[in-house]
Amino acid sequence: MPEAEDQQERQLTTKLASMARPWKIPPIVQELAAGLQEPPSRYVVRDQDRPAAAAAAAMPEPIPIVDLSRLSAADDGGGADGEVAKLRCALQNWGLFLAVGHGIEPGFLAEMMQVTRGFFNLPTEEKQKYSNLVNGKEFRFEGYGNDVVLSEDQILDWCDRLYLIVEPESRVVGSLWPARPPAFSAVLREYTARCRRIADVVLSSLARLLGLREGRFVGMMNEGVAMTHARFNYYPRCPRPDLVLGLKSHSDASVITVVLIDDTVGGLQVQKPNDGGGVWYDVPIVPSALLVNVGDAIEIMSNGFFTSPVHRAVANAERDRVSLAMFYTLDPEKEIEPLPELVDEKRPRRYGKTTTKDYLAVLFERFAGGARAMDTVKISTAELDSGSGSEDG
Ligand SMILES: O=C(O)CCC(=O)C(=O)O
Ligand SMILES: [Fe+2]
Repeated sequence: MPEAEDQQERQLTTKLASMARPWKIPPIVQELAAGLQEPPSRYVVRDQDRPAAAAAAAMPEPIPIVDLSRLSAADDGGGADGEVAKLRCALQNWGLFLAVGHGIEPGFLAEMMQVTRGFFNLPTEEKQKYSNLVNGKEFRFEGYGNDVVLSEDQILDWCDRLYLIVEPESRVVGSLWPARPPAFSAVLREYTARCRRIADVVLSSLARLLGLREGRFVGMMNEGVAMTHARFNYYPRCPRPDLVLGLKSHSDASVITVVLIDDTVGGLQVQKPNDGGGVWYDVPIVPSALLVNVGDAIEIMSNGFFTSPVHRAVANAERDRVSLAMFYTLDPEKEIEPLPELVDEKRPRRYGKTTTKDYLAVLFERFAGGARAMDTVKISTAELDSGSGSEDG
C-alpha cells in the first residue's frame, strides 16, 4: 500500500477505534460533579488507595520552609549555611520543600491563581476551544481535558487539567493558550519568567549539594529545547472525597517542579522517600510559599542522591481546589543517566539510560495504570550485587 494511503488507513482505524470506545473519552469532571450525590464507579479507587487508608496521624518532622533569598546569599559567599543545611535535610527527608523568599510578591501569586480559577470557571464550550482531544477524539498532551485513558477499567482522577508548554518560546502553541480571562496569557508569561529565576536558584543549589559545578544543571536546562510544561489542575468539590483521588499517586518526570498550591484548601499529600510504609502526609498550606520538589530526572542524574517524592492530591467535600505545576524538563532527545562525576566503585550506577521523550511516554502509560515509571530505569539491588548494574541499562 502506498505510504499516504497507508497513513490515511491508519488514521481512519484510530478514529473508528476511538468511536467504538467511548470509555476513552471521559466527561469533564467539573460538569459531572455538578449535582451529583455519589461519584460514578470509574472514579472509585481501591480500598487500599482511599484517602483514609494509611493516613498519617502526625508528621515525623515538618516539611522545611527554605528561604531562597538566603540560598542566593550563600551563593554569593554571604553565609547562610543554615539554609543550605535545611535544603539538604528537606530533600533527604521529603524530596521537597516549601520555598519562601522567592521574589514573587503575594499579589502576583494571587493574580496567577485568579486567572487560573477564571479559566476553569468559564462555560465548558469556551474551555473546549482548547480541548486536548483532536477532532474530539484523539488525545494529545497539550490542552484542556482529562489525562489519557488507556483501558476501560482505568480508575479516573477527580480532576480536569490544562496542560501547556510555556518554554521555550519556539515550542509554545499560542492557539492553545486561553483567550479568556483576558489577562491569562500575559500573567502566565510573567509567571513563567519569574519562576524560571526560582528554578535557576534551586538548580544551582542542588548542583552544589552534590559537589558539582554550580552551573551544571542550569547549563543542561539551556541546551537544545529544554522545555517547561505548565499543568493547571482543577479539582471540583466531591460529594464523597473518601472514595476518590484528585490525582493518583505519582512522582514527576521533571528535573524539578515548582508548584503554586491553593492557599485556601489543602489536598496535596506526600510519602516519605525510602519510608517503605506507604504512609501519606498532608503538605501544609504556607501562604505565599511555593512548593518545590525534585523529579525523576534528577533522581537518575544524581545516581539516587535525591529521591523523587511520590505524591497525590485528595478531593474535598466543601471546596474546589486549583494548583499550577511547572515542570522543568531537559531537551526531549537528550539522554538522562547518572552523571559520570557521581558514579564510582563505592557508588555504582543505580539507573539505566533514558531520554525525556521516552521516559514521558512510559510515565503516561504507567500513570494511567497507577504504576511508577521509575521502576523501568532503576537497577535492582540484585543486579547491583551481581555487578551487571554498572553497565548501561
Ligand atoms: O495539586 C497538587 O497540589 C499537585 C499537582 C501535581 O502533583 C502535579 O500536577 O503533578
Ligand atoms: Fe506531581
